[in-house]
Amino acid sequence: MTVSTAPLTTKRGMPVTIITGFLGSGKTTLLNHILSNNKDLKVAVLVNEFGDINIDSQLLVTMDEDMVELSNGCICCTINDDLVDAVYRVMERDDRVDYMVIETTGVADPLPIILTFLGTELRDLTRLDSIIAMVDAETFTPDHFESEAALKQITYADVTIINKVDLASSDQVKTLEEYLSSVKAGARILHSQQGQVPLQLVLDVGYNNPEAYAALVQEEIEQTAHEHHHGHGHGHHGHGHEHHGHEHHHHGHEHHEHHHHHSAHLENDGFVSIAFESDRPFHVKKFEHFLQNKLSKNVFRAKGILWFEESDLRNIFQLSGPRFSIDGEEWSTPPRNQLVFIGRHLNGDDIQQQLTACLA
Ligand SMILES: Nc1nc2c(ncn2[C@@H]2O[C@H](COP(=O)(O)OP(=O)(O)OP(=O)(O)O)[C@@H](O)[C@H]2O)c(=O)[nH]1
Repeated sequence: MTVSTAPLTTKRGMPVTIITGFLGSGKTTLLNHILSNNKDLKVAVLVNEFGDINIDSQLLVTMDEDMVELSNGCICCTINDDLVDAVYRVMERDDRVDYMVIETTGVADPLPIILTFLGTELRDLTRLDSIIAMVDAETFTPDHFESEAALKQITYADVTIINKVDLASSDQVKTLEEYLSSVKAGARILHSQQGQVPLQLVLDVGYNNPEAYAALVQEEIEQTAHEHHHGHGHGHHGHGHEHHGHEHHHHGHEHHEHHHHHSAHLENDGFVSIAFESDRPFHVKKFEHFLQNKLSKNVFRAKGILWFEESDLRNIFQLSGPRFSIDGEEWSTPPRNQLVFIGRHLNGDDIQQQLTACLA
């Protein structure tokens, strides 16, 4: 591929950090910590989210919206195309960018993402610095939520951060640490609360060892060559991808034609994401009642921006495992409701109906 634009040339070899970790483990929190403390480093972030609405990008502290790129692929499979495009968009910018941080979805297998960096044209443009896995000290157990993705995340991590240490006993943390070391010999483990780790321990550390993926990368290169040969390759200018329409249900088992390296059965590990949006406010009492009495126990994770008839505030809603919080701040956009619910065996119609019934 010929690359002629100046920014691409100057950004060649851009360091990239990938943040993985299960649903609600604290990836966005860590990203916000990075963005608040990056000092002179100009960091571009790339957010890949599981669901039809981008909540995460709206919860980032960065004032510089230009620095946020989104890729909404169906995680492990189609992410490859979207990811390459999004990286190109960052590289082609006129602004200075020193570093790229990618937040993956909580149900993503990091391997296809890693291989996209090591085994496609991105290999010549970027330098994969490290893969960070966030682990929730309170909820993570060795059955890793019966999620293969959760196991892969800790297996491929160059650095594992045991986050939310405030919610776990020191014994629990110790047991978790032993477990992590048993999965991955020589694992580098950090502890944190609210993702607060010294940035020099996680950025530009050079931990990723491409040699470890050599055989897989070779396969990826052969696959990519094969795709190019058959005309499915992607250049980086103005080619449209088919994005999913704005469906409310995002079924976890949708199957895509893909050649990339990942275990097909993994998909989303059975997790589905249900989105809800409305230009009408909720009735606060009705919403509370819904949360306490109606919400399916199968919802593992929920997040969103809430608009209550009774409040002038933009309420940030977070539910992760057993706990939830609602925190008010000022609106900077016209108010509206945006929510996602993630779990296994969720009935989207039920959730939609229950939420519609909460509208004022
Ligand atoms: N008590 C406590 N809560 C935390 C800590 N770190 C993050 N949280 C909370 O955990 C919830 C989930 O954090 P996020 O950073 O959104 O998690 P995530 O990994 O990006 O979640 P997904 O969007 O599901 O991928 C939020 O309510 C955070 O405020 C911590 O150290 N202690």
